[in-house]
Amino acid sequence: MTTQDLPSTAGNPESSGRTIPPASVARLTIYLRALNSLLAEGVERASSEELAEAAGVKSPMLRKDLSYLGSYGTRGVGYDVQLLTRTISARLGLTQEWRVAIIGAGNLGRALAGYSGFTTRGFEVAAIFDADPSIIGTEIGGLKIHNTADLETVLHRTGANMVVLAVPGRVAQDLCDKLVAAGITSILSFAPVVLQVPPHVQVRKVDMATELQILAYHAQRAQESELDSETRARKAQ
Ligand SMILES: NC(=O)c1ccc[n+]([C@@H]2O[C@H](COP(=O)([O-])OP(=O)(O)OC[C@H]3O[C@@H](n4cnc5c(N)ncnc54)[C@H](O)[C@@H]3O)[C@@H](O)[C@H]2O)c1
Repeated sequence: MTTQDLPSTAGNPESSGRTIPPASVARLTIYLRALNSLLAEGVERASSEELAEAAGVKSPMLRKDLSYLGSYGTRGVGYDVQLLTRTISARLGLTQEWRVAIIGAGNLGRALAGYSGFTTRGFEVAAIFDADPSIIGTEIGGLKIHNTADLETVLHRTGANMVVLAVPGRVAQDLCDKLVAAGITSILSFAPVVLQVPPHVQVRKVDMATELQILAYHAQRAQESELDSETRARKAQ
């Protein structure tokens, strides 16, 4: 193997406590997915090049990202796939139990409640809420839909410590305030609004429309440069 892995800082408590930049945290989740695939294939060791390729990044970037964890690779030998999987999982907080409450049992909330990928990655859907009397008390995937009027009580009873907001934008801030008051500090919001929260609360916003707009920009740039090169080719004839 031609791997050039990390400088040896293994077990260094300082490096394990370093704050990891958000972009690197996002990539660690991708490495974890790649590592899980390697584990499933029975691969025990992987070079940084192999791992970078599986994750779709360049190997210097992968090595830099992994350096925030300390060192788990050995020059010429590569990474112990199992150890690196455990280390990334631990650093991402995935070795503790996360219990997710979904608020909004509409199209999106129902789809998320039935998504098996949550459980396999350590996130258990613990409760579902809605405000519509016609669906409160009915079940999705074995979970009863609770009334948001009982939000705080049910959150505490079910031990939910993370919330997915799948409600219309107009009610999202009010619900968010109630969640903060109930002690929730991690919120994933699909609502198309900017949520105001105190500094100790983390909000991640998922916005597919924005992602599509970014894709549209890149697609348009690609079309423009194709047109440019066609024009240049015609002029050169
Ligand atoms: N970010 C994305 O990529 C993305 C994609 C799809 C939808 N969305 C957004 O997600 C949200 C849900 O979309 P949907 O298609 O599931 O809508 P939907 O209308 O099917 O479902 C919304 C649900 O929220 C419930 N609700 C309304 N007020 C409530 C309150 N105060 N407390 C609890 N529940 C309440 C409604 O009764 C309904 O069941 C919307 O804000 C939508 O814009 C985002």
